[in-house]
Amino acid sequence: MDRDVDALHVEGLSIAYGGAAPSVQDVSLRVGPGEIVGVIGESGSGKSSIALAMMGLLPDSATVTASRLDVAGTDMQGATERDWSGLRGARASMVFQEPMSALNPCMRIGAQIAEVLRIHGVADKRQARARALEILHLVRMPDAERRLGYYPHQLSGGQRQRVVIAIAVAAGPTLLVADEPTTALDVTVQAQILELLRTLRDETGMGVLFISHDLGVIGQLCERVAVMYRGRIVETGRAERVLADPQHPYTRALLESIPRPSVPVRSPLAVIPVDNDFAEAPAVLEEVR
Ligand SMILES: Nc1ncnc2c1ncn2[C@@H]1O[C@H](COP(=O)(O)OP(=O)(O)OP(=O)(O)O)[C@@H](O)[C@H]1O
Repeated sequence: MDRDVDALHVEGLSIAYGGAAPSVQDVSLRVGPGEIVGVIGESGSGKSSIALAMMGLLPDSATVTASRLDVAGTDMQGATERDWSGLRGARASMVFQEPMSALNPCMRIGAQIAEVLRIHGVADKRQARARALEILHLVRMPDAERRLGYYPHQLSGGQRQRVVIAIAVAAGPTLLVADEPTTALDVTVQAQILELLRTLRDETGMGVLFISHDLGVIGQLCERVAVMYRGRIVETGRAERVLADPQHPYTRALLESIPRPSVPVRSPLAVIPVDNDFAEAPAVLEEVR
């Protein structure tokens, strides 16, 4: 991984599908090395389109224009599918919302991680199992050695997302794009996965572009945030500042739409250790309440 280059630097990004009006317009975003930047906005505001464009995964019907498109330190303007596939999974990788659909249901998870390691030349066949185990430890998989032999359906939702994250970080990417990675998980597990992403960022120095519709989640994880509304960034700044003192009416409306608890609640991140196993979840929840 290259820690000196920006994980992401795009300027003037616009995306239009099939000749329709642009779904994303004039978006500029920078993710420095080791930085976690959030993109927030309601459904249809263009967040996933940006995430997919950063991976070269938009359909052929999409037209992408930008005055700058540097992904993991590489200029991807005019990149071919071959260029993108050389980047994906190696220097830039992505985690989606639904872990089950990202995994092969018929393959043990150790073999899935080992396959990625071999494809990206990180480990040969002989080393792959040991390295897969190291990566499962890196993502704080409880009882990792045993779980190497599990199929995805034998894991909980949070454990599956840990495997997906393991596969995404296996080759040491400069950029990780996470598109609603915790939305499908319950709140306790969600906090554990957020903490894991932060720990991995600290340990590896990768930059993270974190997409969410949930301002609470963005506030817990991100250093900076860009607020999207109808395809445009309407506000951007340090997450603390944007949450405490929103300038744009849409950001204010987003903040007001967060349900306020009737009793003070401490951030779950403050009380849930990252390697917390699921047996402890009810006790931890009690503490959060
Ligand atoms: N493959 C596609 N073909 C045509 N239009 C698309 C396609 N993908 C997205 N769009 C349109 O682009 C706009 C932005 O969609 P996008 O999925 O990027 O938003 P989003 O903020 O990620 O929403 P969500 O949170 O619901 O995923 C929407 O109007 C959507 O209909």
